[in-house]
Amino acid sequence: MDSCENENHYGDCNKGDVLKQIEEETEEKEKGASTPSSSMSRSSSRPQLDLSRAAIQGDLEDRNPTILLPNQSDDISHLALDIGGSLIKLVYFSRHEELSVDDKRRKSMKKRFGLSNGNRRSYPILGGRLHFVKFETGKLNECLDFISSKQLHRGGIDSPSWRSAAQPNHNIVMKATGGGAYKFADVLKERLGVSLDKEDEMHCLVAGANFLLKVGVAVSTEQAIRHEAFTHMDGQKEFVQIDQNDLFPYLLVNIGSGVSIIKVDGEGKFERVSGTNVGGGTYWGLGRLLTKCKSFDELLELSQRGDSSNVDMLVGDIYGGMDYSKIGLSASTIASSFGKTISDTKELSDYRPEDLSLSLLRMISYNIGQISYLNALRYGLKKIFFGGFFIRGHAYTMDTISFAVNFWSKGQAQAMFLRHEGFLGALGAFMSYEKHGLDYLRAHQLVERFPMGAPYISWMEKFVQKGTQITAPVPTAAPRTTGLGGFDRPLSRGDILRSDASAALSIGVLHFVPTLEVFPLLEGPKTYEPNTIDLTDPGELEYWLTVLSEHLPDLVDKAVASEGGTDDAKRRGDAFAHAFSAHLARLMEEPAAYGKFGLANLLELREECLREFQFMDAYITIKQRENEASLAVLPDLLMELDSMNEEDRLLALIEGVLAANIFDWGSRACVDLYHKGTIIEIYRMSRKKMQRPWRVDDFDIFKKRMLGSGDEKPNPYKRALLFVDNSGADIVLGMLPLARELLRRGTEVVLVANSLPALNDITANELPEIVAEAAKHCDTIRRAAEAGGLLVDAMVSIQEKGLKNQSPSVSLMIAENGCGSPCIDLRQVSSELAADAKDADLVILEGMGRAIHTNLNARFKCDALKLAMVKNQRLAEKVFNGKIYDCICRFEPRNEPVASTETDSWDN
Ligand SMILES: Nc1ncnc2c1ncn2[C@@H]1O[C@H](COP(=O)(O)OP(=O)(O)O)[C@@H](O)[C@H]1O
Ligand SMILES: CC(C)(COP(=O)(O)O)[C@@H](O)C(=O)NCCC(=O)O
Ligand SMILES: [Mn+2]
Repeated sequence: MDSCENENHYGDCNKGDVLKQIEEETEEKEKGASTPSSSMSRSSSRPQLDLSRAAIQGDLEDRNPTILLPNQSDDISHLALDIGGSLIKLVYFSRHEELSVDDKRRKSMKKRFGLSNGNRRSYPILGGRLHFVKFETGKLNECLDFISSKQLHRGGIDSPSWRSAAQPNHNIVMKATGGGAYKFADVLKERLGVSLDKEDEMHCLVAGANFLLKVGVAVSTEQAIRHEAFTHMDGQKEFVQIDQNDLFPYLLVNIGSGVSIIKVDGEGKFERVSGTNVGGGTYWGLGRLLTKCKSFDELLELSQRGDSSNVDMLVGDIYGGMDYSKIGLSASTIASSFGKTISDTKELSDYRPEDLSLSLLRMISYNIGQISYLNALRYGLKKIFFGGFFIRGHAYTMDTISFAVNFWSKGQAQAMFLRHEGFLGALGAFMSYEKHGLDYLRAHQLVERFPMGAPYISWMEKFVQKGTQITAPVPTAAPRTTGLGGFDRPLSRGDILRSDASAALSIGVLHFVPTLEVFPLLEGPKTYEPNTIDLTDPGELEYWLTVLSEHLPDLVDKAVASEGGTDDAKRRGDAFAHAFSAHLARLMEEPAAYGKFGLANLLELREECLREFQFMDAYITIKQRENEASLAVLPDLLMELDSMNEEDRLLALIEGVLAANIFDWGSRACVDLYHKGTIIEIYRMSRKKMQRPWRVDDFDIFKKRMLGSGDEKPNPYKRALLFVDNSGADIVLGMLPLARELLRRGTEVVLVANSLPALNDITANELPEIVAEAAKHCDTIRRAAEAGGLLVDAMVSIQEKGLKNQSPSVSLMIAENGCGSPCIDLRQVSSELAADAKDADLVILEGMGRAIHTNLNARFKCDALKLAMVKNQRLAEKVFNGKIYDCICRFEPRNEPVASTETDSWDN
């Protein structure tokens, strides 16, 4: 990895690199201004550093040279604060300073193979990430250390801020809300040199809630980002779909130190209609005095082992054990919170801290629930959203509030909670930066990721951990429900309080990727569901979590080996294993922990987790080895294919794709196979076993569309998008020969590959080398690659040789798909792919991840061919009523019903 891409690039890069990068940034920026396709991400209203006339100042040998940006105004900040009575909440934006994948591809190609991606468009990724971090207000200094260590007040060292620490901080203005924005303004000025631009707290709360609810809405109806709002009753969390046209009015109840109750009628339209001074501060403060607890979490944890009937006076205590049924109160209803403590024979020390904590929690939660209900009633509102850190994702608290709302409203009003509960104000303050550019972003350009806070990466990450209080996020106990928060039901105690660590994990980092688009050929993106398997089925979830967990040791081996097996790599490997296991355990314990989560998300989470621990390409060695071995036999395969008639050849090609899809290092069964022979032996074996009819076998329909029947010769496809899968035989002996056939028939071909590595999948920047190698043995591929601008050197030599008169070839091109996962969510693809899709009339999806786990049910506006080998027994059974190594060839002509001919019995 280029050291400039490290967070700590001030220390790691020499100034030559820094300047070069600045030049590139500036160059990109200038280019961007004239490229219409990137106008979105280059919107002039987005905050951008003005790098023009950037110059290194001072000694050129200096490790951390000061860089002057004469044209940069001083008011860029990507941090907003909400300083409350108890907690400081930070929302900050970090820009990716890394080059776009496309740039990397161009560079690595130029460098390694003397190739160029020709005149392909460049889509610089100008996105970034939105981080959510909190500190205790009493530890303001820690928060200030964090801010200055990450240079957040100056735009952040993650983002391309090149101002040196030596530069004075005058004129830096930062958005802040909450009482602390007033109280601590001087401290911030003194310590960080920043002035606070104070934003109204209620306004911020509402802006934050509206933003989240709108993103959440877009998500549930059309996009893939996890849901925001959910209900919590009887221990069950359920994400709610909110109709964007039916969001307002709603009641927002923010339970911080105190409680604000706001009626929200629209964007910026709201009224604080009520509040109560009995809130989170009351619970924490009184609780601390009563129990001697040292932390909020400790207090909450105590409550779980409490029995409040030792403290509370129940209806039964007053009525001699009887219900007061006439007014609907059972004997176990709390008549008076803390009512039993009036006893003059008992001292505080005679009560169990557990009981006191629970009694206090119930008292406050019920009270807030009730006041909220009354306000909802007063204004005729049905929806009540609860925010604020008092809730702290705690199941029992939410159940109790929900019970109260439900009880008093007789089921008419609904209590809903927000995943970003305590960050509403800070988010709202962040939104109030006039030029944050987020208003241009659409929901499909947001991707939420759940990093663990990789502990070994840099000293800065440790600060992140401090901020989110992540220690060892490994859940300890098996799932249990929280019991009922009812007025009149006995408590079932003992639910697990998740460590703040794992609770913090519920809020991921929001990645803003302006280059993501909805795949234009997708039919009905609003109803599109990428995942085939429903992981909300507990059996499925458990199965797939177990599969991933069992695969882990092997993956760690590969990952460590890919980094040379050094001590550092081993350490990171261990850390990765811990982190990923913790993710799995967390999901096992609470399936909805990360919002709506499908198998595709799970597989992507694994790749993201690897990247978080700096394993950029765990299967690199395997991929290279398999590419070489396959390229060596490619000429023979092409010769064999060329000796066939066109019908046999088409069948052999499809068979070849299916057979070669066996090279999948993500499948346990396949990995076991690889120990039994060489790549070529396994490939031969796999081909030999190919017997039609396949499990899903639409080959004849596809053949008819390709070759016609009788005298009828169909028009060739204009452009085919081939979503390719694995490296090695899969791409070289499977998909490339198929691409060649299409090219021969006059169809333009775009090979669509991953932007980032995932398992042994081929990536877009690895493809040019493979195409170039194949071109050496095949004229069709060579000429098409030249036409597609993939082989610049070759083009020069042709011109030199005077071969210009040859008939023009259709193009072979490469596009990155915008993702780094073995699956693909077609709502979020690269703009490069979206642009290439415009003229395409055939989509070929290959592999289990892209054609089965995801997109098996996807419908397209053009013809689609889905090809895969099913390399998992359970999946084969469940989805296809078949068995492992069955093959799927599903052809779906555009706008026609699915025409699959599934065979009844495989064995005959
Ligand atoms: N780690 C924590 N430390 C202190 N209070 C916490 C913590 N986690 C949750 N809380 C609860 O959250 C409340 C603060 O919520 P918050 O929304 O941040 O409000 P404020 O803006 O008033 O600080 C506290 O009063 C307490 O009840
Ligand atoms: C991750 C995969 C989807 C990749 O398959 P591919 O797309 O390469 O065909 C697949 O390997 C998989 O589902 N593996 C887990 C199942 C198993 O080990 O049986
Ligand atoms: Mn794959």
